[in-house]
This record gives sequence, C-alpha cells and structure tokens, in this order.
Amino acid sequence: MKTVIKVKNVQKTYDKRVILKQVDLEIKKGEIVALLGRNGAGKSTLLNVLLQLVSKDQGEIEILGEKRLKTEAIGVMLQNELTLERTTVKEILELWRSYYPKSKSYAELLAIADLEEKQETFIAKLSGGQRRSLQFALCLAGDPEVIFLDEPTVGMDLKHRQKFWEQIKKLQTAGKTFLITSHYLEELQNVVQRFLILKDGSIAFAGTLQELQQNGQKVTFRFTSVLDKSLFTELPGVLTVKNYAMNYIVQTTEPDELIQELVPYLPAIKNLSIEHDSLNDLFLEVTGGTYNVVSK
Ligand SMILES: Nc1ncnc2c1ncn2[C@@H]1O[C@H](COP(=O)(O)OP(=O)(O)OP(=O)(O)O)[C@@H](O)[C@H]1O
Repeated sequence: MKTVIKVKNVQKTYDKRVILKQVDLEIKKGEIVALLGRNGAGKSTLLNVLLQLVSKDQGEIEILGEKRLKTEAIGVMLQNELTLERTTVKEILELWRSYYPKSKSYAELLAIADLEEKQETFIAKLSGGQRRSLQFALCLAGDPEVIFLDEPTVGMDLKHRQKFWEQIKKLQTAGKTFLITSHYLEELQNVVQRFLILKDGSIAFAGTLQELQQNGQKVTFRFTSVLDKSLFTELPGVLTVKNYAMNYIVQTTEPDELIQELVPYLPAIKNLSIEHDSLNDLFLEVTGGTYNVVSK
C-alpha cells in the first residue's frame, strides 16, 4: 500500500522546551491510526506541525507524496474550532462546500452531521456533541483523502459516537486514511488498525493492539478460593497476587503455564475469570503511568 503520511526526525521546541524530540512515523493508504499519549505529550503539537499550523524546528514531512500541504485533499477536525456562532447549520455547510471544487453533497453532509432537524439553527444554539458532529461533517466537505481528527468524540453521546465510528469505517472502505488522537481508548479498539504512542517527544510504540499486548502482556486471573495466598505467590510466572478475604486477583505474564499449575487446585477455585490487559492498561504501561500493580 502507498505511504500517505511520512514523518522523519521531526523536532519542535516551545520556549526552549523540547516537545517533539524525534518523531518518525509512516501511515499507509486506508489505515486508521490512533495517536495516543498522556496529557501534554505533544499529540496536538504533532498534528499542528503536520498541518503546518505551527512551524517545526527540524525534520521532514510528506503527506500524499508532497512536502506542500494539499489542502484540497486533507480534512481536519481540531478541538473547539467552530467560531461562527451566528451562522446556521445550513449556511456553514454550504459555505464549506463552496471552498472545494469537488465537494460532497449538502444532503450527504447533513446526514453525516445527523442534524436534519437543525438546519436553520444557529451554531451558538447547538449542544457540544452536535457541534462536534457538525465539525466532522465540515471536515469531510471536500471529500478528502487524508483526515486528521483531534479528540473527535469529546462531548458526543453514545448514539453519536457509534454513528461517528461507523462513518469512519465506511470511509476507510472507500480508501480514506485517518490519524486520530483520542483519550477514549476503549472505543478505538474495534476501529483502529495501528496505535502510535507518543512519549518523551518520540514514538515509544507503533503497532497493532496484538503487538501492544505481546509487548507487555499481563493477564489477570480473578477467582474465589479458600486456599492460602502463599500458594499462589509461589507459582511460576506470577507477578502479583492480591486478595481480599477469599477474592483473589493474580497477574501473570505466563497465562498458559499458570493454568497448568492451577489444575490440581481447581476443586478449591471458584468463579475463575481470565482477562487480558485492556488497551487502557497497556497504554499506561507504555507511557509509564500508574499501572494498578498489586504487590505479592
Ligand atoms: N503555543 C504553545 N506555546 C507554548 N507551549 C505550548 C504551546 N502549545 C502547546 N504547548 C505545550 O506543549 C506541550 C504539549 O502540548 P499538546 O497540546 O501538544 O499536548 P497533547 O498531547 O495534545 O495534550 P492533551 O492530551 O492534553 O490534549 C504542553 O506542555 C503544552 O503546554
């Protein structure tokens, strides 16, 4: 597949503070890629640099094979950018369409925004979620090839979120490429192909969810048992054991081995459930967050 976004050794400093130290990444056509990182990691800065909204100190960026930003082929949804408060939904959609020689139809954009009932409503009177949906429709006005979304679902209710992610998948099947920042990790899991994790000014991890799981795989066993804690702490591959009365939480990097070891004790183990790390847990591990580690 064709490379759509290519970033090499990008650096950015604000007031002598290094925000992006060395960012390298590549995104292929048709990929949905999430850019993750803790608050202040530099995600928005990276997007702004990619979109040439702020200058970079150093490095190379190519989008759609060009150093020049092909604005007609790029869709952008940043945070809180709807400022034309005294404009109606209809007026703003038509205005955005007029910027592009090849725009999506008004009806299509209205359906994407899901604001059929609010065509004559001023932007000032829309809810936070409705504004985000409208912004999403605006960023698709020119039928772009590459779409940058910064925290797109903030403020959207469940129905709008679901609809939003369905639209993204549909657009992907039409060959569109996405780079998305979000703190809602769980909802990314079913949509995103690849995750980039920004930490200390560089991409600390780039790969699929499976690769992320293999990278720092921890599996949690939960059960109730009358057996003594010391029995579980000594089993091979066990990282941590926590118990409250008979309720146990055991974490391991070797789930298959642990199951084998537990077999002789199964008559005394009830309500067993086995869970892989969630994307949240894995993310916190990579970014050096406070992973909820329980000590032996
Ligand atoms: N215009 C600016 N001038 C100076 N410092 C800035 C500017 N914009 C951002 N920063 C700083 O750069 C760092 C990265 O900010 P950025 O907004 O890129 O982080 P982020 O990963 O998008 O965070 P969040 O998840 O909170 O949105 C922060 O420490 C921020 O204070």
